Amino acid sequence: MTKIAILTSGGDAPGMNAAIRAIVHSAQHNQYDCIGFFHGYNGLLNDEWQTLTHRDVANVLQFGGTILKSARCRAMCEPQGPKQAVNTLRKHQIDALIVIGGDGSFRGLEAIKAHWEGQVIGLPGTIDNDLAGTDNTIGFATAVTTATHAIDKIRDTANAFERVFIVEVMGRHSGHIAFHVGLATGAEAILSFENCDSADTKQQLDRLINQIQVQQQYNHDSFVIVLAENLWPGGPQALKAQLAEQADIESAVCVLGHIQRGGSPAPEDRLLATELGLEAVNAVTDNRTGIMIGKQGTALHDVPLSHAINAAKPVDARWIKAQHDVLTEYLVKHRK
Ligand SMILES: Nc1ncnc2c1ncn2[C@@H]1O[C@H](COP(=O)(O)OP(=O)(O)OP(=O)(O)O)[C@@H](O)[C@H]1O
Ligand SMILES: O=P(O)(O)OC[C@H]1O[C@](O)(CO)[C@@H](O)[C@@H]1O
Repeated sequence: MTKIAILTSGGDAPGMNAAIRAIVHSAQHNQYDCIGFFHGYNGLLNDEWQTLTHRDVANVLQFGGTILKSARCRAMCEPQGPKQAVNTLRKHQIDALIVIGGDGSFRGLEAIKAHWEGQVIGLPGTIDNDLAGTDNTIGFATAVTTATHAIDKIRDTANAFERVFIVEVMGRHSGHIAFHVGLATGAEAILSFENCDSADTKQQLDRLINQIQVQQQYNHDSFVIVLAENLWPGGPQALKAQLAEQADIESAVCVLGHIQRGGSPAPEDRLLATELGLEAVNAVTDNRTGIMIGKQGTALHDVPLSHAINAAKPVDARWIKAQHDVLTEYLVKHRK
């Protein structure tokens, strides 16, 4: 009988449970055995697992996190790690390994593939949306929704005090969350990798100061800066200090942090995770391997793991241009 193993790895993402559920249901429908390894790749290295049936995935799709737990497993990056993982897969006579995670997790999957005859299939599960070959990753929609609601709340108090707010959002080294959230909340400024050179922030700081001063002179309202994490040297506190030192501008800092990773998955993520999970089991049946299942437009398709990891996944250039040229036009036109 065909035997499938599942694990979740890297930063957890809302919708991972919905993906696990879909895989388990489809596996049982096809009369495949299914087991889950715990704590990312640690579960393979430590042989920590359980059988998964319908009962184990009842009432899980509405919850964030992952019932299989997740982890960042350093040992997988050592030469012995993938070989040890393969030993466990062989011991359990696994035919196909499905990993739900981000680009690092897929690197781990490629390393396993180099030593193993079984099928390896990835499902894009990360809030960062930084995998190529899929419009969205599982968890991204929820993270954007959560951060949007949080900034809407910040906006109320910012308006009341006519305050400048610097709100840091996640994304590791990609600006998908920053741009989606910045545009969805009507942020006066979005500072991200796509529109800001972190090696030379002076020009950006001058433009920002000018925008804030125009806003304060003509509008007397709040000014929200959405800042991508890992962008500004010294982080949001350094930016706050520079605004104060250079232009006497007071600001408040809010780091949204892991709030963006938790919570009940948005319907979009539940549906995406379900579709991708079902298709992953179809891929097992069809003997497809070395792939991530992606969705572009309405079509599901196979993306080579190397492409998903290495190809660029840029933020839509029209959005970056609109933010720069149109949506902040008022603030730029009144340049002193
Ligand atoms: N080059 C590699 N070789 C083998 N395994 C790797 C490699 N890179 C990462 N991994 C494994 O994948 C795990 C998850 O990777 P990482 O921490 O980069 O998160 P991710 O999957 O990219 O997800 P996210 O970006 O959402 O946190 C690592 O902890 C490690 O176990
Ligand atoms: O939870 P950790 O290990 O601090 O990782 C945080 C990172 O994980 C993510 O949430 C997902 O990759 C990133 O946005 C963030 O940079």
